[in-house]
Amino acid sequence: MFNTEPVLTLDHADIYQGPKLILGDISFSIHKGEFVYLIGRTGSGKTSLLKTLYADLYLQGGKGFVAGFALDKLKPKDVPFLRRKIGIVFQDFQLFFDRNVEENLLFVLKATGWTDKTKMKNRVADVLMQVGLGTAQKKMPHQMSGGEQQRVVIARAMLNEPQILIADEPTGNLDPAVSDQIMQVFQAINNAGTAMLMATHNYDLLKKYPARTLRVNDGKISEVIGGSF
Ligand SMILES: Nc1ncnc2c1ncn2[C@@H]1O[C@H](COP(=O)(O)OP(=O)(O)OP(=O)(O)O)[C@@H](O)[C@H]1O
Repeated sequence: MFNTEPVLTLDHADIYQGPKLILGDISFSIHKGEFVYLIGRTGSGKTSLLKTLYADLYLQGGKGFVAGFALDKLKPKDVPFLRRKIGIVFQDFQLFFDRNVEENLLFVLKATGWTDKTKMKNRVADVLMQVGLGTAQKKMPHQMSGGEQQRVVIARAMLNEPQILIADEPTGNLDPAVSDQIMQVFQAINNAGTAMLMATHNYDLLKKYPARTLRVNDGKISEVIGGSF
C-alpha cells in the first residue's frame, strides 16, 4: 500500500525513563500520509515512546529514524532541527498567554530561523486558515475556548511543514463535540499528506475515525487488528 520511505521507524528500540526499561524491543514504521493511533493503559509508556521520537528521551537501545534523523546517533545540536520536521501537540495548550495568536506563531517562526516579515505573516495566515481560525490573529489566548486554543497549538505545530504530527492526548481536556472538531482538523491535515501519530484514551474517536492502531502493553507494542480495543 505504501511504497514511500517511512517517515518514522523504530527498529528493536529500548525506551527507558532513567534506569527503568519502559518498552523493550519495539519495532514499527509509519509512512508518509499514514494516520496511526497509539493506545494503552495509563502508565503503559505512550508518552515515553512519543518523547523518544522527538528526542526528549534519549534512545538507549536499538535504532530509530524520524524525518531523516537517526535517533541513536542524534547530537544535542541536531535536536532543534529534528523538531522542525515534526509537529508536536500536547494535551495542555502551552501558549504564551501575554501574546496574541499571531505573536505566538511569529515567535516560533523567528526561533526557527525565519526572517522575511511578509513570508512569516503569510505563513501564520496559512496555518490559521488550515485549522479554521482564519480571523483569529489578534485574539489573546484567554479570549478563546479550549478547543480554539488547541487549534492554535496545532497551527503552531504545522508552521514548518512537518512530515509527521505527534499528538499526546490532544483531546484530553476537551468535551466530545470539541474533540470531534479537533479530530476533523487532524483528518484534514493528514489528508493533505502529513503523517499523524496520536496517543489517546478516547475510544469514541477511534470508533468514529478508524485508523491503524498500535497498543502498548506490558512493555511491548502490538498492532490492534479489526478494531478490537
Ligand atoms: N520522568 C520520569 N522519571 C521516571 N519514571 C517516569 C518518568 N515519567 C514517566 N515515568 C514512568 O514511566 C512509565 C510510563 O509512563 P508514561 O507517562 O510513558 O505512560 P503513559 O502510557 O503515557 O501514561 P498516561 O496515559 O497516563 O499518559 C510509568 O511507570 C511512569 O511512572
